[in-house]
Amino acid sequence: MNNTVKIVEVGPRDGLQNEAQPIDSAHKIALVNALSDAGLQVVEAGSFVNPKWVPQMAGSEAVFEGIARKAGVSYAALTPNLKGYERAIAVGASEVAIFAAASEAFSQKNINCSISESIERFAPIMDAARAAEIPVRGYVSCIAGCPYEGDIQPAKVAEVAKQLYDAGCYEISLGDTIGTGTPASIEAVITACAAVVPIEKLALHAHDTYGQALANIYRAIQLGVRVFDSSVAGLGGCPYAKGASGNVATEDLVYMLNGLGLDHGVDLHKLAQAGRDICAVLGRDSQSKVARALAAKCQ
Ligand SMILES: CC(C)(COP(=O)([O-])OP(=O)([O-])OC[C@H]1O[C@@H](n2cnc3c(N)ncnc32)[C@H](O)[C@@H]1OP(=O)([O-])[O-])[C@@H](O)C(=O)NCCC(=O)NCCSC(=O)C[C@@](C)(O)CC(=O)[O-]
Repeated sequence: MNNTVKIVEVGPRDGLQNEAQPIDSAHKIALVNALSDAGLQVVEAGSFVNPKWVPQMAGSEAVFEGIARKAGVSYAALTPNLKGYERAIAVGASEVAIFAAASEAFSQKNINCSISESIERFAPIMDAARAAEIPVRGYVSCIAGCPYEGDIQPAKVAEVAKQLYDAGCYEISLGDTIGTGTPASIEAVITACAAVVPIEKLALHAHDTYGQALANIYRAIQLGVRVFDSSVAGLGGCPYAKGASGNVATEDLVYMLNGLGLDHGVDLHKLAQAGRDICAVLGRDSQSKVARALAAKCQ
């Protein structure tokens, strides 16, 4: 059994993209730095989408230019098209992520095109990234339900996951965008995807809207998945999925992995401090139960 888990910290992107209030780049930079200091090896630091669609990510250039880069840490960026890719590479993104969906309606709302058009739109990114040796990660949204279409078949998720993998993505992150998945439905999705993409190339991106994220991750671990996306303090949501809450909190994920004896390289106390700091900036409570329990112990 592989005892090492890779955590992809998405708080500075997936977490902050949905905040109503403006957030200074300095606070975003401090967050990314605190997360890498806590031992996170992959930090999704921003997104190079149309700023009219997601204003909160408009300052991603300044974030990438301002961070103190740590050796061995990959600073990732979300890129919907070649323009976004070029913006990301110009400021030194270590890797990029393209994002498709298993739902036609969500694809239209999120990136203004059909699923098949999105795969075509990603081709120039894949070509440019291949030439520049930039790793590309692929997301599939709505793996366990869509806010517009409802149920999504695992076979549809697997079809899109395979298209992204065949296009050259080194890892496919399966996004339970609205958090409706349960261990049984997530198992069905992972089983379908693992039939067409090697399981070690699959990641789970679990939103915790229905309180199922840790249970779903635990089931995924049992099935052999070793890559999980999470967001410090459980920040976030998705601007195109009304009511979606944040990802599983990184603090809660780390605590569970500690209990399972799985290696991840993250210092829980430094991580919890990073979460407290960004929550103070945002003027909100942490969504992490572990962070709240640790804070209560210190009072
Ligand atoms: C994909 C587009 C760009 C298509 O948007 P569009 O309007 O169809 O694009 P377009 O190519 O027709 O261009 C329209 C204008 O946008 C500009 N433009 C075009 N591209 C860029 C760019 N990269 N950077 C800056 N500007 C850009 C372009 O230059 C032009 O400017 P104008 O001529 O009007 O002045 C748009 O729909 C978009 O930006 N969508 C992003 C939505 C988004 O960020 N959603 C949240 C992230 S996904 C997510 O959270 C889910 C995930 C990944 O976490 C997993 C999960 O939980 O499921």
